[in-house]
Amino acid sequence: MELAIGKTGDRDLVVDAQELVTGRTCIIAQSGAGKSWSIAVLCEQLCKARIGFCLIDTEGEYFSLKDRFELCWVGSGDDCDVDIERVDLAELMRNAIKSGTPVIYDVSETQMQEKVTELTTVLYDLESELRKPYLLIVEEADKFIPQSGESIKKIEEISRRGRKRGLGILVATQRPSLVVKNVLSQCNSQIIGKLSIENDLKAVGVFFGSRKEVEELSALEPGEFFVMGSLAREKVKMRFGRRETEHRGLTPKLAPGKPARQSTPRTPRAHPPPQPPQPPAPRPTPADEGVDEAIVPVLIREEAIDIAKSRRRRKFPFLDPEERIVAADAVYWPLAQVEVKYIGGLLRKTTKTASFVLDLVAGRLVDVNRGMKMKPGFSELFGLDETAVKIIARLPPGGSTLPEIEADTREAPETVKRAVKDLEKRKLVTEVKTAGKATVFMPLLLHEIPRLQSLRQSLQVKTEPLRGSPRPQKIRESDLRSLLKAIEPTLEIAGWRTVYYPVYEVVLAAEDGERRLYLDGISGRDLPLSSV
Ligand SMILES: Nc1ncnc2c1ncn2[C@@H]1O[C@H](COP(=O)(O)OP(=O)(O)OP(=O)(O)O)[C@@H](O)[C@H]1O
Repeated sequence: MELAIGKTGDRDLVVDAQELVTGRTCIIAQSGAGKSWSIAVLCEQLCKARIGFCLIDTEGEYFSLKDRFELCWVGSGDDCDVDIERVDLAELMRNAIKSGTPVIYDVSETQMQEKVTELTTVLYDLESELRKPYLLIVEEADKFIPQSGESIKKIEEISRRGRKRGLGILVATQRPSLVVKNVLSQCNSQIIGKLSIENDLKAVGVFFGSRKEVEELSALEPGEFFVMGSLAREKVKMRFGRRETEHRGLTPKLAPGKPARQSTPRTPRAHPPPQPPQPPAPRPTPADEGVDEAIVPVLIREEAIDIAKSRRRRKFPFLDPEERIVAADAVYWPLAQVEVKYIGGLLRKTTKTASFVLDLVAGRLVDVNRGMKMKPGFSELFGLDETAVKIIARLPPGGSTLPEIEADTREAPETVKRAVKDLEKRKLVTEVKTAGKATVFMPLLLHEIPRLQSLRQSLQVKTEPLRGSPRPQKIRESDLRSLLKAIEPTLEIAGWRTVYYPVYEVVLAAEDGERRLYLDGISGRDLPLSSV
């Protein structure tokens, strides 16, 4: 039996169902590269072929399969078919294996390790007796079989001995370098998508013929994978097909202001009554629950230290000793997703909106997309009084005289004089004499002040409750409001949400002193931050 899972070029790509269900497969790709999508496509195909599987769902994102297919959802809450805390797991799994019923084992709201240990033990024991083809799918395998830390030994055993019992395994991870080596090396089929972190590229190197092939991985698009091993006759680049059920693993988009509390985040029904299409219901975010939100890091501390090692310097090449790493700590950088409203338009005045992400330490604009990038934005203007901001925001490149500034800002001469002095002190304007002996004040801003209509940035990231220590926030909503009101008097802040970004602060020491390196906790790149 064959399962159509996607396309390679314009040909359908089919895989052998027997090989998938009783074999050992890994799906590896970084966050956002399409793992959950591809697992869902595989599950849909298995459901259609009436082949049994049990999917360990760590995020509660697969229940939408129930909208189309007959399966059993074991989890927490009223919407589930079976309560994970009360289920007789051996009995349920025996029936599921015998009847080939798919099971979603949703551990997102439970003690995951304990529940997964119990499931894998039950499955292995049952299959030692029943020997009927059944597939175990382990999402986020790095959580359950980590390279360092407590690994669930039954999963390792299934990867070694499951096949003979009819019990196949499919493990998915975004961090292959963090998964126990022997499970990945047991996999006779690999489905590998976009990867960018060096350690992860190294970890999958064994599946490829050359470094050049491995490097192709970083150029893949979401949904594109290489399929290799027993599932495909030869290595093929493919794209997973359309999903038949809704994808609930979408990154929740930040809405203006505090999002409405969701009383029941999940509303699956086997036969939904006719109703207009609804946007997928996001799980409540930490912000809904009144907890500080942090973006989930990709790098672990040891990897940050490895990167920092490669950045060590010597004063004189070959003569001096290299710098030493004396500390490496995760610090969380405060950011805010800001939504603003203002009245704008050249001919007809209408309400306009803008959105951006602000660094709450230095006031820079931030672009978060598989790493954090910073632009100066409004940073030079924080700390100025309202008149000074008004002046600098309106000052033309050729400069203005004091009476011109007074007319532009409609401020009293004394107030303008004081503000201009402050701007001179901060080296944001300079005084020049023109031929007519008039004094002209010229702007010295290093960067243009961003125009509101050009700001369309939002955070699309996975968050978790903040666990580490955050950098103190220096910029408050009120600071930003008065700054922006000086630029655009009709402006109101319509939404503000604080989210913490993971950064590693590494202290490097040499004989002549210390320096700090800030490494992006997602991309591993250097960040232009300081120890303020
Ligand atoms: N085959 C595909 N066809 C169309 N869109 C896709 C495909 N695969 C992925 N996508 C798009 O990419 C987004 C991210 O995919 P997905 O949620 O599966 O990533 P992921 O690797 O599971 O990420 P994470 O590990 O962070 O959960 C999806 O919301 C979808 O928009």
